[in-house]
Amino acid sequence: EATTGSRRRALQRDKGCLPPKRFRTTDPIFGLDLFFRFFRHVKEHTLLSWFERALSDNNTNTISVNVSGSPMFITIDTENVKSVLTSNFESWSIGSERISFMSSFLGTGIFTTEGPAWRHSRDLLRPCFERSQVSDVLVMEKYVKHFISKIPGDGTTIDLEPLIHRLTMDVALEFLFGRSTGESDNATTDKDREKFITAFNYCQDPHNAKPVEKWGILGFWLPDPTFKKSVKCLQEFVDKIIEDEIALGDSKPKPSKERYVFLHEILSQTSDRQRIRSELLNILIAGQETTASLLNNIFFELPRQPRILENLREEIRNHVGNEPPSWQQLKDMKYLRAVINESQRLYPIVPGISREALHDTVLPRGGGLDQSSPVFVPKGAFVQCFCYSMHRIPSIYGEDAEIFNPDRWLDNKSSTPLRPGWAYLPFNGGPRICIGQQFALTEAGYVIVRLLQHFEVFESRDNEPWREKLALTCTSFGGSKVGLKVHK
Ligand code: HEM
Repeated sequence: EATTGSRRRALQRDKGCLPPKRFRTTDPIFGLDLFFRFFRHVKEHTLLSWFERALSDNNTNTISVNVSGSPMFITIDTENVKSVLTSNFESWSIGSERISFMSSFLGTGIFTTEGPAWRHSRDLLRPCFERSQVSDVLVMEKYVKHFISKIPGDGTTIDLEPLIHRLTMDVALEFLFGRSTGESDNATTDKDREKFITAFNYCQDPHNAKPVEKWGILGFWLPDPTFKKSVKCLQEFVDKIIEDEIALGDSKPKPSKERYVFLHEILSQTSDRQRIRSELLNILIAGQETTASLLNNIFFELPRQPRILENLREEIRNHVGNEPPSWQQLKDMKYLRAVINESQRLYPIVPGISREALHDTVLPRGGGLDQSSPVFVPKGAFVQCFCYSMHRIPSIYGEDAEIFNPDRWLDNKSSTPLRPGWAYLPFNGGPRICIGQQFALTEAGYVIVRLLQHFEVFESRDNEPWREKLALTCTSFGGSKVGLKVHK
């Protein structure tokens, strides 16, 4: 019977594995110094650029880091990323840490399961995102109008971020649960929705949890009553929606067009309340938090870029004038799409996709001095596919990769079109690719167009550079502080 050690050596020999470059730590065994540096960068909102430097300073696309005695790999090599996320998908888990952390407030749903349970959740959700559903953009108009009505039109400085959260929450509630907010929704009040957003913000960011704020690193191991209260608030919010839906039963007016509503579908499939609650929480978070983070980044950047803003306005004038855009018109607006792409390139909402090896396996590249040999990955080790750096590779995006320039996405005859393939991964790739991608892009486009149609002046009121606010998603730490005017 071969020992683990001998089996590992045989695997490495057979595949020709060599070690990648190592991130140097002063404590060679546990890498404790790394832990403290990590914590400092979290606090300073500079974690992403620190990781990026770890790769660039070592002139490598794959690096191994010693985390409490076991190796973790950070890679921006597209062959490795493709292998982890698709061709060798079965060898990787979304990770025990992610499962236990996210389950602690979202329960068991599409984000926290694998294998048959995950497939089942995905199958149940898929019909929500068919073209006929996603193309129904007018569903959004009422909520976008409300969003715009809350913005002062006289140039007063405002941070759009909280309003954006409310907007994406309302849209997600209507789209996924068929809950038209306002007079016809008895289940959740404005206040409930605000409380839900606050509670979720607390849960998703353990680095800012009260005990950590007070006690530093030690706080991770202390009880946190605010966390418990916040989880209860999230659960009560969806429970109210479920109870209301059940109570309404058949007496509820049917929507004019037959739509696939996730809430109705899951209620017809199971009576397991725990499961319904968790699936709803998972998809509600997926549906509102991500698009809010994207819009926050775009509204941070756009007003700093007068030329880009003017190009976008021109495209809007040419395609839709002052009318609400249709789904097809949004698709035809290439510059709008380029702006969204460029925001997701420089400020990816999910800057790293982390996976844990289910058994001993290999990454196809990154080992040895020339980085061309496979890399051995022991069972339980983590790999971080680091989109933030991948999206800045000069050989793919050009020497101006650090600059916000939507033109790079436009096919024009004089230059080679940008086709980054696996080096551009805002929505992940492979079997767990984001299921809400089209919906998110449509919603973001619709909101941008409606905002620019309404306000003639759009100015930044913030001199700070973009800094990360990193939790489940990543967005501008400073929000989007702007001044808008209806007329010039
Ligand atoms: C700009 C907006 C969005 C971005 C950047 C984004 C990005 C992503 C990424 C990177 C993943 C993969 C995460 C991983 O496996 O580690 C993912 C998964 C997912 N996304 Fe999105 N997403 C966005 C919007 C949405 C929306 C609006 C919805 C639903 C309404 C949604 C639903 C989901 C779901 C259900 C999954 C899990 C898929 C699975 O594991 O099978 N996303 N998203």
